[in-house]
Amino acid sequence: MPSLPPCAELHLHIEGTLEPDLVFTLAARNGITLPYADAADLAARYAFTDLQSFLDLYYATMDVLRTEEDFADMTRAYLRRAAAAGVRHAEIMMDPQAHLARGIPLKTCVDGVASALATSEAEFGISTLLIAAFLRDRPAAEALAVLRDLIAMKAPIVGIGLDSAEVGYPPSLFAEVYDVARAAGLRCVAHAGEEGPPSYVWEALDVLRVDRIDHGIRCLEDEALVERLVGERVPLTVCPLSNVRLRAVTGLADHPLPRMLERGLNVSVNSDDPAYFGGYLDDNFAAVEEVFGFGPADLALLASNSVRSAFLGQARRDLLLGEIEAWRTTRTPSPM
Ligand SMILES: Nc1ncnc2[nH]cnc12
Ligand SMILES: [Zn+2]
Repeated sequence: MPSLPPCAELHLHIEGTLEPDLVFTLAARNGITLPYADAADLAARYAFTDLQSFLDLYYATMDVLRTEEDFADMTRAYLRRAAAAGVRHAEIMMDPQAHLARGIPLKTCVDGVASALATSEAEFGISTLLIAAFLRDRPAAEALAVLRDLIAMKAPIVGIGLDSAEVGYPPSLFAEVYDVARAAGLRCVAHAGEEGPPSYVWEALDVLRVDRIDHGIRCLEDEALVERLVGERVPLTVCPLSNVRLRAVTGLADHPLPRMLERGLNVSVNSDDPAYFGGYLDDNFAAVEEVFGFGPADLALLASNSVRSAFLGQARRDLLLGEIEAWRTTRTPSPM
């Protein structure tokens, strides 16, 4: 039996699920010559020194995504792997501007991902929602124009996010984008406190008025911020293996996850860009289970935090919470 409880994955960039083998398959299909000898040669480049060193490769590699079918195949490959990991609900981010900048129409990337998501529950048992993330190192005016296009085309998105290079691009730059999204009935999340300071988490809360913070690990540097996050039960979608690979922490043993749980923060575990960071959701759970000695009650708490923090309807939420409780019960020795 997998050690992962039934779970929701809330912090996942679909372009970050592009495995080296699929990169080569798509390149061949689209007549693209890659600057790597083979998939192993590409995988050998996945040694990052910080967020930017990862982003450089991430944006370069996604150039193999050209057609709707490419986006659908990438998404289906993630869903198949996530189902094997035990994921029961996924809220998936995509980066439309990264594709528009390469001349790929908005409709191609949105329809491609959405077509795979449409059959996910029947095919893989995973309910899904789609989040359009904006690149904070590009102009806010561009994000606003793309948001208006997404709304006009009735793109099947539940919300918006904010990602890419963090330091130097505070959330407040995107205040108008978030106001427009909220007025259109969209949910709001933003990366903050991954490499950026606690002040970016404050801005995401106060200016963008987000429903969730992606990462947020640097919140522990600011006691007043911790109290605010705990008091409002703000979800923090933490990505342990990502933080290790991008050197946001020196090693998993130094990761703040146990301290965040001890402080009563509403944290979940997620994989971020699993093709690049050495693991899907089950790998992240296995790593924190081993390094922190987490037992079934800890793992079930992380899983139930994920489900309660999802933008899910009540019925599916209750079903998944019931599955988590059943999982916990079978793993917890009953008193004699
Ligand atoms: N971990 C991450 N942080 C910021 N932007 C990203 N885009 C994809 N993965 C990201
Ligand atoms: Zn992320």
